[in-house]
Amino acid sequence: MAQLVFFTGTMNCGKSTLALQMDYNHSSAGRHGLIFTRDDRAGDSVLSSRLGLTTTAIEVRDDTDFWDEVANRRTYSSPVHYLIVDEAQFYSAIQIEQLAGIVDEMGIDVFAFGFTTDFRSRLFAGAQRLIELADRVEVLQVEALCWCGARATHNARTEGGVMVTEGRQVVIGDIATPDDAAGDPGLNPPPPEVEVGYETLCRRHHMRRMTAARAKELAPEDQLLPIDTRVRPPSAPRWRR
Ligand SMILES: Nc1ncnc2c1ncn2[C@@H]1O[C@H](COP(=O)(O)OP(=O)(O)O)[C@@H](O)[C@H]1O
Ligand SMILES: Cc1cn([C@H]2C[C@H](O)[C@@H](COP(=O)(O)O)O2)c(=O)[nH]c1=O
Repeated sequence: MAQLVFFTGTMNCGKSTLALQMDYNHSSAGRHGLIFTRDDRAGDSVLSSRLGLTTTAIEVRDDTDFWDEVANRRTYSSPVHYLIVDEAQFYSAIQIEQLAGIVDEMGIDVFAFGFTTDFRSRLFAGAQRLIELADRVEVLQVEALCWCGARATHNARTEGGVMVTEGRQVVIGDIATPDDAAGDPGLNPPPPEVEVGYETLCRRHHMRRMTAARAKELAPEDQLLPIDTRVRPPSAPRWRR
């Protein structure tokens, strides 16, 4: 039986990488697939992973009708056994319903990849409909981390390095690197196009608007080991001798 599966996790947890791997495995087994994405950071009609792999894809737009896209190709070019659909959070609820229809009426597997909530921790329309309709929702095993070391469950947006909770729902951008977060504007000025950045946080730090840079500002000494580890404290367990 064909299935609609939603693979999800925060930004930077490997969704696009898994999308490319799934396509590779299915096409290696002789199955024919179509790859769709929307607003990938690498540009139009590309599905890219931060591991460096990319592939061409069909760009999804507001007026894309998945039923027509698949039916036309199936009729005029080649069979279609599966769809890979990346950045699925950006699709409309109607487009997700079309995907469910393709699974049920055409018997085609649909593997959807995307995150659930935006920078305000509100559900994207596409993600909401996927959660409502998918046969299976799978949370990716690779954990993106918060700066505190906890599993990251939320995506934060920063503007000029400061976390924001208002603005357009969709603004293309990337995860800030630790160097960006360290933010020495004299030595390491951010290029102007990195004005908007993203950071994955645990819920506690997302709710407190505590990004890595903010935490460092508030407690710079916490970045260093607080004790001299060469001296064993009297309370240290015996195995640390
Ligand atoms: N240089 C690297 N070495 C090893 N793994 C990397 C490297 N760069 C990125 N990654 C892995 O790629 C993941 C991001 O993959 P990607 O598919 O782009 O994420 P997503 O689509 O979920 O935003 C990171 O969580 C990390 O595991
Ligand atoms: C949280 C959030 C993210 N985005 C954008 C930022 C990136 O361009 C993409 C996600 O890319 P990834 O490869 O899947 O990590 O989404 C956004 O527009 N709005 C948001 O709230």
